[in-house]
Amino acid sequence: MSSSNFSTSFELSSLGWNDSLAAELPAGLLPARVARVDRGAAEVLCADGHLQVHYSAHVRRAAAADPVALPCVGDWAALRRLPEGRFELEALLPRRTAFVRGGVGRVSRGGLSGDSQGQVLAANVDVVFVAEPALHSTDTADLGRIERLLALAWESGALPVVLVTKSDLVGDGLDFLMREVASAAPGVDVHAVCSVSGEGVDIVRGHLEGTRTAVVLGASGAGKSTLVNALAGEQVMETQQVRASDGRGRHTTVHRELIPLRDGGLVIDTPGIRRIGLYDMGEGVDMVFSDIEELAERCRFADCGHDSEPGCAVIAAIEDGSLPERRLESWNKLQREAAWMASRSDARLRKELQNKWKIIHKEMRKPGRNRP
Ligand SMILES: Nc1nc2c(ncn2[C@@H]2O[C@H](COP(=O)(O)OP(=O)(O)OP(=O)(O)O)[C@@H](O)[C@H]2O)c(=O)[nH]1
Ligand SMILES: [Zn+2]
Repeated sequence: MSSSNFSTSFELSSLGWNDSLAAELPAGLLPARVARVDRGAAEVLCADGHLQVHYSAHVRRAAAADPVALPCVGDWAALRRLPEGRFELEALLPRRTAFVRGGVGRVSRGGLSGDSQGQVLAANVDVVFVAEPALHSTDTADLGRIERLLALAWESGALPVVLVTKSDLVGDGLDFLMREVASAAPGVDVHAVCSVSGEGVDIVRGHLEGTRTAVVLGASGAGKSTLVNALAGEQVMETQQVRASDGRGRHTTVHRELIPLRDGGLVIDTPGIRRIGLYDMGEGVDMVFSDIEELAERCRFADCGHDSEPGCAVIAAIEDGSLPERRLESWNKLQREAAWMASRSDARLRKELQNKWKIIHKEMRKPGRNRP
């Protein structure tokens, strides 16, 4: 398969290219942003347009040793122009942030720590919009779900912003609801948006200023696609209504997961990120509950379990009404879940490695192999 050119060129700066990235680019190579990956190949956006490129032997070797080295949507790549005019993805530039499933998600000292064996779902995300509907069926916004998604967002290294979507569905109760949501998201911006009327959409767009890259996390039906369309000012995503009415035929554009917005900024919408919910929250949980962490420092005992210990500042805050009891319950729950996930993903990775070796050994025992 040869590199094919799907469209006209892209202004690199509109894709988020800047001086600090330029300083990382190996000499003689061309920068490109990964818009989508397929097995062994990627679709990239660059000054030469929208290209399909294969991975160099160097990239393939690195990825075989650690899947974290596989290109993913949002990555900045360095392309080599081959003599016949095609391009090859020669290297990845260091990631600033990463959503990693199963493994170490932290970005440490200018890049992902090399000891991880996780799968990177998206890279170089600056902003994570946590979308939670003001009203879904008969319930108002689910604070526990917001806290869980915030933990995932913090863990990626990107900056979370909570969006209470479908704000038109609650009337006078909105102010109260917004205060409740804010109490579940200390240190995080919380905005109400209505993608139908457009209210609040400009504030959301403001978070993308300077060609920042965002992802939208949220349950099915939270209004993610509708919001992305409102941000784009055009129909770039299929929403549930479109799917229900006629569904087919509307999506004639090339399927792309990195969506440059007309007014600047980019949104990443990948099936991988859409399906998450069960990936590592790690230290992200501590970030979500910074209010409790702060209180805990004032507990009499350093190993206070905030249960029935004397001199517990957390219990005291619940009793004087400054900390909702729900927060402590939610914290306990997410901590247990994060610990369970960590143990589970290690077990899964061990099994994966075992399977890999089984296949290699079987391959080696095949008759005729390595024989003349
Ligand atoms: N009233 C109201 N309805 C909205 C708003 N935003 C989205 N909706 C509706 O909510 C439904 C779900 O919206 P989608 O954008 O498809 O939700 P999604 O989060 O992308 O859902 P998945 O693709 O399943 O993950 C659709 O019927 C939308 O029309 C809003 O601001 N107000
Ligand atoms: Zn305590």
